[in-house]
Amino acid sequence: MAISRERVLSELQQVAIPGGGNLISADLVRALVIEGGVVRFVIEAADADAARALGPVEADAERRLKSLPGVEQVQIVMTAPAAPRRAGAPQGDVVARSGQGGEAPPSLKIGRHPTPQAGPEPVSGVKRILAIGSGKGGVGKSTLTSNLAVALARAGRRVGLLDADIYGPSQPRMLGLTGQRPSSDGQMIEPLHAHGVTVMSLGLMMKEGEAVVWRGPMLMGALQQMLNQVKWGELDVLLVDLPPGTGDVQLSLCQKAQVTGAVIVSTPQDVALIDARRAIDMFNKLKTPVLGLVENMSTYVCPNCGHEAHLFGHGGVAEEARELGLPFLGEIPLNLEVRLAGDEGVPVAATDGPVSQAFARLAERLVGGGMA
Ligand SMILES: Nc1ncnc2c1ncn2[C@@H]1O[C@H](COP(=O)(O)OP(=O)(O)OP(=O)(O)O)[C@@H](O)[C@H]1O
Repeated sequence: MAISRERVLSELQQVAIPGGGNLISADLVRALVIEGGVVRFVIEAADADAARALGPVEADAERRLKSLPGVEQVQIVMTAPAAPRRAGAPQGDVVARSGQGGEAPPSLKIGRHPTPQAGPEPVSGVKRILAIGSGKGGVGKSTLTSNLAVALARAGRRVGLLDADIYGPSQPRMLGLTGQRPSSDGQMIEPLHAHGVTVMSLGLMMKEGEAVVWRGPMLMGALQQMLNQVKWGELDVLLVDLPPGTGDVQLSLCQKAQVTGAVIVSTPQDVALIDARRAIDMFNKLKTPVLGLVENMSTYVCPNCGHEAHLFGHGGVAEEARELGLPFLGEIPLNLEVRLAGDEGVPVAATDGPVSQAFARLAERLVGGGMA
């Protein structure tokens, strides 16, 4: 017989946490889902240190739940918000700090409790959803997403890009959409279009410079709205630019949408690779197939003398992919043009040149493999 939610919650009440109390009394459990014999939930720690201290607690919770009759599998994901929580933020609500000037965002209220649904659902009109993730911040995941989207559009695919990097939505800037607002009739959002790509970003629903502090359920609701209340139209592929790391957005996306698979971006440094491994592990736990790895900031070619240097090492991601038995999808060089183009709002993939070709090859690889 399937285990009840009450039984799971009462067992979690027995799991003591450092400093006193238990997982439930300290309100650390989010997104508890029980499907047959599988129990899944998130432990939301206050910050990275707290998450580390909760390691043994996670193990204790897993051990206890696994010993209960009717429980076959326990999947726990530990998350710590990338942005600090603001003191006094109301529970379960979105807190937006005002930016400077700018037009008011569209009327649709973004960020609300999710509506219940049985499991991951397709997004109407969208054939494939690719999650673009990274273990570590700053490895160029957003840059890769915008350029890949443009390269896929240039290859004739119908492409959408959802910027779900709520802690630092950068797609509006990278795609030259800063200051533009999607319109909404209060029910549905009309997305924007740039370089042949249909674009929606939480950044476009907020004033520039606003910072948001979200909690798990609100985040899930906002993501659900972005997937289902945006007029995406008919798309061959929707790329989702995730925040770095392993947190609520990743979990919400995989629980709410039928994600075709995840592409993991890493630089070749060991430290980035260790984090990339964590991200892969999380997608495995969430049963989202990892389609492959991409190495960003690979080779540096000096624009003056043509000398090749490997500032962050080279080939580490391909090697890692081999070790993990995952496809290596390609490498993107470290090139000043990539950054300048991103800052100017015209992704380098929209131009012609060797770096643009690197993105075109990556796009070709995905299309050829039936992934886009
Ligand atoms: N291949 C590249 N060559 C040169 N600069 C790059 C390259 N890839 C990314 N960058 C630059 O590195 C910086 C970080 O990139 P980006 O914002 O895409 O990273 P991210 O992984 O999405 O970061 P975040 O953790 O903030 O989401 C940006 O200034 C970007 O222009």
